[in-house]
Amino acid sequence: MRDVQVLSDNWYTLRNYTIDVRRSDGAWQRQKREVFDRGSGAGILLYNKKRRSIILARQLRLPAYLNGVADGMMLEVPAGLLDDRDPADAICHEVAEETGYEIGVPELVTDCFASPGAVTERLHLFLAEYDSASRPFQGGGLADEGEDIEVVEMGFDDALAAISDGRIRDAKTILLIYHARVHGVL
Ligand SMILES: Nc1nc2c(ncn2[C@@H]2O[C@H](COP(=O)(O)OP(=O)(O)O[C@H]3O[C@H](CO)[C@@H](O)[C@H](O)[C@@H]3O)[C@@H](O)[C@H]2O)c(=O)[nH]1
Ligand SMILES: [Mg+2]
Repeated sequence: MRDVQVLSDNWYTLRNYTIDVRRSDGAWQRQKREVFDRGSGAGILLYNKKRRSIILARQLRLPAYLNGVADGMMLEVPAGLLDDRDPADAICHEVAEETGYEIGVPELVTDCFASPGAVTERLHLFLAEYDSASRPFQGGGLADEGEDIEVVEMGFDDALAAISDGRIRDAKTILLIYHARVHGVL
């Protein structure tokens, strides 16, 4: 690492790094890379075996709107930033806040990088069963933080079709739905 410059430090942080990289042929090369640090996050597929259904959150996502989604609305698994919390604790909290459901101990599926060329975020992805009777909270997200989340219960076959026809376009959501399919969760 030769140098690091903060380009923007408002809600999250964008830095410009200057690094010396040893290439596969042994030669050194100086590179500059802009990296966006918004912490790490967690997401979860809530599923119900009996109903053969899952729970998704529909909300406005400005980056999706800016890059081709006409109304900017995205259907995603419940997710949130860790804000220094343990990933499993954080996701249980996000599930309650965004969907209103209370869940047991979530099962870790993977810990992956969603956009490793530009963003530091590690995504801790989980599965948990939900029960329609265990919904003690209202869900919908935090209005004073600008969240306005519609909770959507979707049949698993419809969710698979939604990946093919473009109604679901969020990578972590697609990963978790296919994981559930491959491992026969639903
Ligand atoms: N003022 C302000 N608020 C912001 C900004 N960026 C995000 N927020 C607010 O910060 C909160 C973040 O909510 P979370 O539920 O923690 O995160 P998320 O946006 O749902 O999910 C993110 O994390 C996932 C898991 O890591 C990501 O996969 C997903 O893409 C998303 O970025 C939201 O209330 C959002 O409105 C900003 O630039 N300015
Ligand atoms: Mg969220």
